[in-house]
Order: sequence, then C-alpha cells, then structure tokens
Amino acid sequence: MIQVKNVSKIFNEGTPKAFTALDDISLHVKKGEVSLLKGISGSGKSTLLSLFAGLYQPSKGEILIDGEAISQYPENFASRFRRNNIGFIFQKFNLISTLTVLENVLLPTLPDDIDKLEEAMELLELFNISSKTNVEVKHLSGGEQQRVAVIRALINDPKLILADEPTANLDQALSIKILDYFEKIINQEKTLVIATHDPLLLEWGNYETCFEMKNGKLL
Ligand SMILES: Nc1ncnc2c1ncn2[C@@H]1O[C@H](COP(=O)(O)OP(=O)(O)OP(=O)(O)O)[C@@H](O)[C@H]1O
Repeated sequence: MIQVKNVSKIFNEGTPKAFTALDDISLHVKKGEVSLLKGISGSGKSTLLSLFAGLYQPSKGEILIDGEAISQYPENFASRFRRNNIGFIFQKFNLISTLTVLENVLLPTLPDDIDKLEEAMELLELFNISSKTNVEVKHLSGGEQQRVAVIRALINDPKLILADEPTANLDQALSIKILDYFEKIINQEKTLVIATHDPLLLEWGNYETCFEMKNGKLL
C-alpha cells in the first residue's frame, strides 16, 4: 500500500535555513496492515505522514501509494486522490473554526456530492459528540475538536488512514473508544498508520509493525 524509496525531505532547500527533516527513509507498509510510527518530538513523524498523503513533495526519492506516485501528481490530482483514498487525522485538527461540527465532518463529501449524513450522525453518536452537531467548531474543547477531526477523516471510508497523534487530547475512555473503532475498521482491511507517543497506543499491541524515528532517520 505504501512504498517509500530513499526519501529525504529538506525544508528551505538551497537556503541558509535548510533543514533535513527526513534522511534517506525506505519502508513498506502492506495493504491491510496497522503500523505505528513512534519517535520523540521533532523526529519527523508528521513530515513523513504528510509525504504519504502528498501534502509535501520529497526532496529526494519516491513514494508510491497503492502503486501511484502521488507525490509527483499536480495538486488538483493529488487532492482528488487524497479525498477518495486517504483519511488524514491532523495533529492540529485543521478544522474550519467558523463551520459547525456537522459541516466540518461532511466537507470531504461535498466535491463528489456523496450523501453521508446518516454515517456522520452515527459516528458523532459513537464518539459522544452528537450534542455538538450544530455548534461552531471554535466553541469546542481540544478533545472535542480531535474527535471531529477523526470523524472527518473517516467519513469517505478511505482505504488508507494516516493518523497523527489521534489520541493526544483525549482521556483514556475516549482514546479506547477510538482504538476500538480502529480495531473494527482494521477488520475491513483498511491500512492504518498512526504516529504517536501515547503509551496507551504503544501498549495497544494491535499492530503489525512499529517504525521508530530519530533525527529524521528510521532506526
Ligand atoms: N515547514 C517546515 N519548515 C521547516 N522545518 C520544518 C517544517 N516542518 C517541520 N520542520 C522541522 O522538521 C522536524 C520534524 O518535524 P515533525 O513535525 O515532522 O516532527 P514530529 O516527529 O512529528 O514531532 P511532534 O511529535 O512534536 O509532532 C522538526 O525539527 C521541525 O521543526
């Protein structure tokens, strides 16, 4: 599902501020597998997930998602590919603060005019946030926003889910609820990559591979 071949990412390349965030990474995530990406803050986890989703271009190397070189697509193709195939749970949520919870959750369904209202309501119920359905996101707590971000990533039923610290703002009960849901969708043969340093997730045990990063390298 994900093939990464000798990928490096240098921010501000060619300037005095050049910084190598990823240094010659190669890895393979098989279809239907769950992988954890662990490493201390600044080790490069978010940068690598962003490259998987085609949000950044690699400075060197190649990334294939389901055989497609998403990082080489023009942005309009890349965004359509992302919308149809990838659910990204952003560390900082990336919600639109002036829209309601439901409007945020349904955003990925708008371009292709897919009716996902029923699924959205079910997920809002499941993650204990249905009472906020019509509340603007700017009025939500961090943990509430995190759950909205998780639901928005899942709404188009993506085959690849990239989750950046998906439990960072949640208490244990809600984290377990999300892990339970991940377990359920894993059975539907989705591929899941979770960047985390949450001990609960690391102890979860329900993953095939754990990649560890340090200073932009895979250990
Ligand atoms: N757009 C950018 N421009 C310059 N440097 C960047 C940029 N994005 C990330 N970096 C740097 O790359 C390094 C890796 O950042 P990244 O966010 O991938 O780490 P991380 O492992 O996800 O950390 P955390 O656990 O704190 O989220 C950091 O030193 C960061 O400052």
